[in-house]
Amino acid sequence: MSESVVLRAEIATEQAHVDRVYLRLDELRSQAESMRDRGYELGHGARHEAVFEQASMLFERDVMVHHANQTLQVLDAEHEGLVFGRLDTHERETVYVGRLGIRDGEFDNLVTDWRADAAAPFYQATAEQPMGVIRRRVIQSSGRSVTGIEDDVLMPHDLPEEMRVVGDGALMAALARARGERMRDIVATIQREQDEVIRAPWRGVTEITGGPGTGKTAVALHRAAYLLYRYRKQIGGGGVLVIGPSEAFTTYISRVLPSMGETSVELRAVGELLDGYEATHTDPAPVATIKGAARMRGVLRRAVRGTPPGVPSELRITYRGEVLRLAGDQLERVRRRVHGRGGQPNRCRVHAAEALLEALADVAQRHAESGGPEVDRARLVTELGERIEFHRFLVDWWPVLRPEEVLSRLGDEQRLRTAARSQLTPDEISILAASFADTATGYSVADIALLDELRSLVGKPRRRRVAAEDPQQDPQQDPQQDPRQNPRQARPPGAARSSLPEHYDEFGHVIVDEAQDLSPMQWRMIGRRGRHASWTVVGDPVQSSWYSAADGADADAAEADGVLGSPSARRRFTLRTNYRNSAEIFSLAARVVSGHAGADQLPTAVRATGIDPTVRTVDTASLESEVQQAAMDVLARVEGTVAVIGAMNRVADLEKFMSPVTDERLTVAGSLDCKGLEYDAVVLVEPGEFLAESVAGRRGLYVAMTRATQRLTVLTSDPGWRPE
Ligand SMILES: Nc1ncnc2c1ncn2[C@@H]1O[C@H](COP(=O)(O)OP(=O)(O)OP(=O)(O)O)[C@@H](O)[C@H]1O
Repeated sequence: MSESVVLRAEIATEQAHVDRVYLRLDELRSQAESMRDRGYELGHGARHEAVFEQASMLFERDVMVHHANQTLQVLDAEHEGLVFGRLDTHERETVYVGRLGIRDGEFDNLVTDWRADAAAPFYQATAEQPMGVIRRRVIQSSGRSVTGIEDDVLMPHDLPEEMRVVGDGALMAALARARGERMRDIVATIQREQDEVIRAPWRGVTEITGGPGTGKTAVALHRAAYLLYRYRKQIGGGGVLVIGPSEAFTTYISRVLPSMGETSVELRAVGELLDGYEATHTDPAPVATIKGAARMRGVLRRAVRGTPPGVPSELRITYRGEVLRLAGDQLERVRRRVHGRGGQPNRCRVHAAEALLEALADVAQRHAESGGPEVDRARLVTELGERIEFHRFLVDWWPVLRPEEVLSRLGDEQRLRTAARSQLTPDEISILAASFADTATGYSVADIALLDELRSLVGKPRRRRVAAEDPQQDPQQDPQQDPRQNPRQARPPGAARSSLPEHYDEFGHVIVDEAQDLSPMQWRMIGRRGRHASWTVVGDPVQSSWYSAADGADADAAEADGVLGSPSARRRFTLRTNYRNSAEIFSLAARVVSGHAGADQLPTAVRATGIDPTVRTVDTASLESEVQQAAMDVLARVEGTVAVIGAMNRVADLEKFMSPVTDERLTVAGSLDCKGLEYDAVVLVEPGEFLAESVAGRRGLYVAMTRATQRLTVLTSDPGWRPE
């Protein structure tokens, strides 16, 4: 029989099984729909029953409807490639593997869920350790139609004569496929070393390192789906939070989990972790470095304790004919005393009131000692404490602190200097003050971590009390979430988002991607989201644009350790195969960081295409037309996506250059924006500017080059960047 006849016959066999599965899926869906309808009918019927029966019928309705809806949600998920694998075992058994577990009417397995133990050999069996699997088959589909088959034979000597083998490797076929706007799941081709990480126990901290394209992100997302399948109860109601470097990245990965039927995972960019505030840009490297440093913690703590601008500088109150007065310096002493007791200022207005009243009692006492009327301290405190004028003063003198106000006040260099003490150099103070004073550009990604730190430092006002005390305060509105008070805010609180747990600390499992780029202040923010969580932390120090972490600064590592606990207690995995880049592209990229990375930190690219990267020296004057030309050229050569990437301060130029090209597959990105993403072709503009961009510029260049799956074109006016 010819190869194509065998292939057609095998496809027909698999199609017959896939048809059975979809038929059963449709049956299960209509069963769930009629269960939901019966639930609603029960609810209607309950109206005519006595109260007790009514309650129990309504309860039964809720259970039925809830259960039916849950089932429907799973069955209705995107089921492209519902059945994607088949194992033929030594015991002559056939196991189909898919995105869902489905049984027929007799409770026999039609498909085994990929996360079940019975499916593990699909990922773990090798020729050395076949785990009883003779043939592993990957079934490719489009909608409900089987389109292709790729087989691996693991026990060739046991292959029965009638068992056919077709294809030359599902993995290579998957890797060579054109890339689209969104990442795809890899359930059908997860490799053994990846499977081990996906199925690692849920407790504690799991660290995944590995070079570009080793599947760290893919593995982390499949791990989320696996953990929710195996340990949903243990993970608890808080669920799973996935944190990525940018909104472009979270959008890029957003399809992976839903395509595995998992819709409950919260995906957030690191600049989107604080509801009510949204980052609109990234700071230049020197500014981001200062804002992210652990030293900022002390600076912010002192900023919160500083005297807010515009507070009254004197308290005068008449008590039994005597004028009691607290002057500015006395008031400041009282303020320091209240802060000295610790606690969040927005929760300590009561302490501030007590301390003020005690100070007034001291004044009255001194009057008495110099011939004034005798005082009963307790009575004075009670009586003054009930006076409306005292409360008005208190509200003005101890105002509710809003994170954004405290931060923008640091735009005043003098105030920042006071808060910084010796923790920032004069240069750093000028750089930071200028950045905080610039309210026109909105918040940067680094600002969000500072705002979150401030949020936890100032505390949430006690609502009812505040409403009574503070006439300006809208009792329905959390001041930290009030858009009217937050001129830089880009999105109304919570809009177009599922909500994070209210106290931000209830997630059961937190997955952090591109962790090598997190600053100490960002680690603190992230730590507050997973106080009781287990963790999966994904990163590659060689791709770090946060220079301190990769350069081994101990003070900075301490913040990550504070969140994750001792490094020795973490479960570590290293992935070593680069599935993204062609071997030719990775070979050039690896040379960029050679001497800056350990040999064991660079992965091996498995796919050779025979297409070397193009490196072209161009004139600065003709850069615009060269970039356009190069982009048009690769757009014509690849089926999928193309990115034109430059240093961050080159992006505006590149956007202008590319504005005449309207192809939807084209993106312009900066060195920091392309983290974690991938494109079929990359046009990399002026690599020398990456190197000049920051101390981590070389690593930024390595990241940009390793975004390309098939073609890389480098345009440079200065060949000095080129590695040996
Ligand atoms: N087992 C696999 N089967 C098919 N494709 C895979 C497999 N593993 C990884 N890939 C593909 O390789 C590409 C790179 O994966 P991913 O983005 O997860 O790598 P990464 O290690 O996070 O990369 P980086 O550190 O550069 O961001 C993706 O397109 C992914 O789908």
